[in-house]
Amino acid sequence: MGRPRLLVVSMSLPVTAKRVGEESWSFTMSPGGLVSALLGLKEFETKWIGWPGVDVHDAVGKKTLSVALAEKGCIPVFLEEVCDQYYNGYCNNILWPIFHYLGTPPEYRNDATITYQSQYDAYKKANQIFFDVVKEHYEDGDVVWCHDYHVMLLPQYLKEYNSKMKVGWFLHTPFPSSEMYKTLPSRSDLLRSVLAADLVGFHTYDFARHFVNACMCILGIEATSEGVVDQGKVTQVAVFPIGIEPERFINTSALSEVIQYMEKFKNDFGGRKLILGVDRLDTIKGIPQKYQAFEKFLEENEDWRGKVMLLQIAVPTRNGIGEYQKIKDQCHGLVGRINGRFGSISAVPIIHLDCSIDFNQLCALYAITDVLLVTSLRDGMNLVSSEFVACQKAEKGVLILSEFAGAGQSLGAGALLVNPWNIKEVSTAIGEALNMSPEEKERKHNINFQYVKTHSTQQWADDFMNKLIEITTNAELQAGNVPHELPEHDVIQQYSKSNNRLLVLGFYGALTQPMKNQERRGDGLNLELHHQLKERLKALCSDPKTTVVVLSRSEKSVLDKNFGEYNMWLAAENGMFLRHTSGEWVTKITEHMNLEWIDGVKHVFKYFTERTPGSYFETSEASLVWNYEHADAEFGKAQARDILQHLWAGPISNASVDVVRGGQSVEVHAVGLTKGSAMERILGDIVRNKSMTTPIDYLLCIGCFLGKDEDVYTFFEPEVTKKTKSVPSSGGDSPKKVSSTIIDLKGENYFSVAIGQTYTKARYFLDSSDDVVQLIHKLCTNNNA
Ligand SMILES: O=P(O)(O)OC[C@H]1O[C@H](O[C@H]2O[C@H](CO)[C@@H](O)[C@H](O)[C@H]2O)[C@H](O)[C@@H](O)[C@@H]1O
Ligand SMILES: O=c1ccn([C@@H]2O[C@H](COP(=O)(O)OP(=O)(O)O)[C@@H](O)[C@H]2O)c(=O)[nH]1
Repeated sequence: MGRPRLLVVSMSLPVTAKRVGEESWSFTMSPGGLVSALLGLKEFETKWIGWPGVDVHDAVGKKTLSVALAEKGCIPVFLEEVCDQYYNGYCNNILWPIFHYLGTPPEYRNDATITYQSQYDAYKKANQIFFDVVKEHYEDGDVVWCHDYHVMLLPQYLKEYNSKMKVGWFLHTPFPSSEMYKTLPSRSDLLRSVLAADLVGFHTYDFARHFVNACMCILGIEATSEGVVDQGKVTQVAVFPIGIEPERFINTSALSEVIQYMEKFKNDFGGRKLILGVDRLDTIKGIPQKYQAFEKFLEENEDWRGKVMLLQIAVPTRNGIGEYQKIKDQCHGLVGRINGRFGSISAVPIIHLDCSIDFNQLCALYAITDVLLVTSLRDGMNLVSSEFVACQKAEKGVLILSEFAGAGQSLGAGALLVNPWNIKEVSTAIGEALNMSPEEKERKHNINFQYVKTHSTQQWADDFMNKLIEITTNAELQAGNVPHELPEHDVIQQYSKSNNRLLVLGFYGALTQPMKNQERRGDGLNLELHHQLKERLKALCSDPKTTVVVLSRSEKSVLDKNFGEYNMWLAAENGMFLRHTSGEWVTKITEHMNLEWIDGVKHVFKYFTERTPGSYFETSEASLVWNYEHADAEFGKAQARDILQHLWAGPISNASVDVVRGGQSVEVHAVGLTKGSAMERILGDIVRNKSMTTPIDYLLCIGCFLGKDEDVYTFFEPEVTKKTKSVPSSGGDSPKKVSSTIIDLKGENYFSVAIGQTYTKARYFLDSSDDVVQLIHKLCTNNNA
């Protein structure tokens, strides 16, 4: 199968257009890492959809520009009157500062003419315009890859239009901690829209974790190992650290023109050591902090004065925003002061250039640089550091890298990591870098060079695209598996025909009073058997051909109370304890299962229960659950978030546990405590105890289970059971092979049923426990008829 066509959608096109005549246009490359990165996408047939960097109001202009861009594989999005409020306003003055931990700029608090709402409206409108363009160019099978915070509403618009579209969203900036993100007024809309995508990607695990946390805290939805589940829809969240196109830099820095530049620059700099900075002149790049650190270094290292210089390429960006004007003035002021203090007639210590530079010159500078100084206060990745590493020549330079850049995680091992806010620390790092031995420089460089060479943009794009295609293909397969209405007739007929039936029943939601009628007991869920079930269950369990197991998260006493009188198996705490109602409880907790974390977790749950009216927690021997379904929803969510933070920081930081964030609950349990894994543990006991001589030839599994527990449905899938099943022997941990004849399911005699869920691994669904009651009734009566 060929690769799908790729529609890349980003705010800016890789080229910025300039009108040079009624019908003619010139183009320059747009600045910034996103453009550099995506230019490396060579393996895909790609169309790039974005803003051409210029407002065009006339039809002739739009047409001629579209034609000129088409030759470059680009499709323009004309934003016209919304552009300023959208790009300068909402994107770069609200989202950008919040995503980079700068918070909302003060003008939103002080100036009544700047309104958040009008800028958000422009953001919505602009996303709608992007959507219209994608819609116009989309062909079946295309992958739509949305980039960055400018198009957070686009995934939802696309999926609402065509749910089959393969949609990915990647964020090039940091995603902040939920504490910062939640200050954003439109926080929920944006999250929900992004979750419409099939795959959401970030540069680092921190950003991905923050995003998942924000979804849990703000939307109150469940996180699983795969990603985030919202109303049954799974959005995968994954980490894809971006790279550069190393060959482009390596090859360019070997060009004779570049070598000439290198000689020229060295000559110009008069033998002084070169510290280089290459950044857009952005508030987040920490350029003033860089200057202050360099000033401190010169202050404290008299010997180095006149022997070292700092060249800062400050690429102009976002000139329409006040904060960017201010930072420019601030930098100019600092440079003036420092040059005044430490300059001489022949040389100044800092050269600050408000311009972008030609690519060959950039590579030449990277190649002769002694120290690259990156002091970003926050940065999604920072490609400049990788580019520097790729261009380094004979005398290896040293990378000083902010720990707040995503690159810190990838290149930290070969860099001097610094906190850019700590001027003294950066100044010391400058000294360390300048005095570093050639061997140490070489060692550090080799580590980073190896990384940069093997983690290319192409690799990054391949990884993202492969994952997206895998997810969407699986989703298509899964789509054929959406649960059907239970074929009651078949369920009953197969039941009558069979000789050795196993019924695995959940308790909560499946055998309890229907949830809508449930009365609050104050201290927890009303785990009370459905009133109409009692007689029917008795009849069901008394049939010698039928084995009934209630497999529940509930503790032993709850199952004893509700089911003690029936002839059945009880598997409490998700199979940690098992008993036939005629016998004693047997523990399935193995000796090596460490449960020392329980008390600490209980302590945290108790604390929050006392402070969250309406919440409660349940403790059992290998799991605890804190539930806030009867508490104030917003407050409950906030408390759940705090609980998680406390737990991770303390009682479970080193424990072998799974944490499950349910819709309105937080559950902590020993690793592997799912209903599917429980079946592994208990099936052998049940089979042996009953001395079954004929294989189980009918299986009905009904539950209202958490996502993680749905593995019990797949456990019994006939495809699986065709093979020999491994069932633990009664006494120990070592699996004993049990003949495949123990379970003989062919497909028509296996029914997995989810209650009230249409996104499930079960084959069928029923609406409520009332339906379960009816079904059990029919099974008994038809069987006896
Ligand atoms: O187009 P501008 O508004 O001038 O901004 C330029 C780009 O800046 C941001 O780049 C980010 O992407 C880089 C590559 O992933 C990453 O290394 C860097 O840390 C980020 O800041 C922004 O996210 C892009 O949308 C802009 O185009
Ligand atoms: O005059 C210049 C100097 C540099 N760059 C490029 O701008 C990008 C900056 O990317 P980075 O990830 O470091 O930060 P961003 O600007 O995207 O926040 C790098 O690829 C640089 O090569 C540029 O476009 N023009």
